[in-house]
Amino acid sequence: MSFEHSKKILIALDYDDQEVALNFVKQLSPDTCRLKVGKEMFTYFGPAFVKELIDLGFDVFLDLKFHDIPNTVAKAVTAAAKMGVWMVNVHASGGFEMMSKAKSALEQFGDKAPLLIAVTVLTSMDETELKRLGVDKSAQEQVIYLAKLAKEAGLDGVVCSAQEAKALKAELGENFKLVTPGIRPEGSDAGDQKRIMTPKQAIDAGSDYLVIGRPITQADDPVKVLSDVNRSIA
Ligand SMILES: O=C(O)c1cc(=O)[nH]c(=O)n1[C@@H]1O[C@H](COP(=O)(O)O)[C@@H](O)[C@H]1O
Repeated sequence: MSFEHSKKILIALDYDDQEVALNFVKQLSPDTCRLKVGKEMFTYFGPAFVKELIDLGFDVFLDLKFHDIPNTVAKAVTAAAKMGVWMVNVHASGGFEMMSKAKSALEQFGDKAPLLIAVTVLTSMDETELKRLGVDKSAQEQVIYLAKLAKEAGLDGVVCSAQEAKALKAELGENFKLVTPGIRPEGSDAGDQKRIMTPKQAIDAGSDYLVIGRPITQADDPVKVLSDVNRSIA
């Protein structure tokens, strides 16, 4: 299995117990995956937990989906960069000015700046939910619309569903990174995710990174599921 391929999996560490999370992480190698810390673990355990993962040698995606006034978000991504994370995200719906200010704030970190990624339409949303928010476009149209805005603002890529990956690569080019949650290996439970794909389908569609949480973390043998997923995309 190639090194590059195996680093495409970003495991969503959505645990409410730090010891359980660390026991799981200690069974993994930083050569086979990266780790994502989101709102639940960061709210419980904060920057100290993130630093512990970095000290264990893992690249960390800090998934706090910042959405606020431009000044506040620029300062928040600066704090993330100082923590040493590999990737951080904001909501594209926070607007062009918010995204471009956040990008500019990271310039001071040079090649140590984290990748800055914009969330487009959450993978838990479908068109019924978009209509409720007053959005009349299809999910794919809305994702492309927000992704173009993110690219214009200088961001490195977007979070989207793998279902939109092919159209986004065609529209925005190979270098614009696509981070896709809503990944469900064959036979696993969709849960609250609506726009889903299997790992292999997602890679074939053009996803650069696959975010996978519960199908791995809640499996009887998480390490085996991770290695099966890595094998399926190698
Ligand atoms: O930004 C994200 O990571 C994210 C965006 C999105 O549109 N959908 C989405 O599920 N996520 C995150 O990806 C992870 C998916 O976890 P599972 O559904 O358990 O695989 C969760 O931690 C979500 O917070």
